[in-house]
Amino acid sequence: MRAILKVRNLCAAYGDFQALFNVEFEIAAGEVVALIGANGAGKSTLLKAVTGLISPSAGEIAFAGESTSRTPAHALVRKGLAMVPEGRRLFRGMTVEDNLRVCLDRSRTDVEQALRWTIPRIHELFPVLKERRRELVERLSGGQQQMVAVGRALLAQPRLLLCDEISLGLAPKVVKEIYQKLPEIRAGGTSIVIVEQDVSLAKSSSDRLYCLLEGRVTLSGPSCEIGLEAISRAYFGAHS
Ligand SMILES: Nc1ncnc2c1ncn2[C@@H]1O[C@H](COP(=O)(O)OP(=O)(O)OP(=O)(O)O)[C@@H](O)[C@H]1O
Repeated sequence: MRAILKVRNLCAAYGDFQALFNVEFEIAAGEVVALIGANGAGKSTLLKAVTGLISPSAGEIAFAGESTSRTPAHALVRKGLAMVPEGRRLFRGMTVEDNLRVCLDRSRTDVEQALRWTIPRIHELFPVLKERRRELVERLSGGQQQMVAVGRALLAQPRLLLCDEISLGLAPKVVKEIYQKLPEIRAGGTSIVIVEQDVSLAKSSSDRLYCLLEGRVTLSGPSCEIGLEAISRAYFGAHS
């Protein structure tokens, strides 16, 4: 397996509080990996370390074959790491189209023309964004705003797309609509990490999954081989 991201022995802390303990995490090119775990398990901390928003206290992170443990976030975007952040963080007061364009000039330039994400390709992926392209982004429904957030991240031409709880607060129908697009996104070679509270959805949408509990990986493996009972033990701990 050719790993696009390799995390070895990662530890991270906020002051005296250790949030991650010797985390091992890996994703191959074109793979979809789910990261699950209860509130406070450390999922966002892992994403923050991978995206350069916090510095690990120990361990190694390698992205696209290079050590990136100390690489700042903006440099990682240019190397092909993009994030759909929790809560979307769109630019209010700007149109749907301008929210998408924001990412274009910070994107990778070394991508084959046929594989490049363009605004017309984002419109094909999420046609409603074409219909509503001139509207202020805050006038869109939560699900449509999430589509803008995904589209914006894709326009950075990521090798790896990190999606932090994209289903949060959205109706199941629109969540399904967004998740149905993952195969199309990975078909272009983009690997995808989904952080997801809905365990069944995480399982059915991914090739492999990792479960975190109190900062430690308690389970990992192919999603189709892992049963819900094993997930429950790893998610809540052996004493639940
Ligand atoms: N800025 C911070 N300062 C101090 N502690 C923090 C900070 N951010 C997170 N933590 C703590 O680190 C631990 C892991 O938090 P993290 O946000 O990574 O969990 P999570 O799995 O993403 O949870 P959630 O699903 O609620 O987002 C928690 O105990 C949390 O309280």
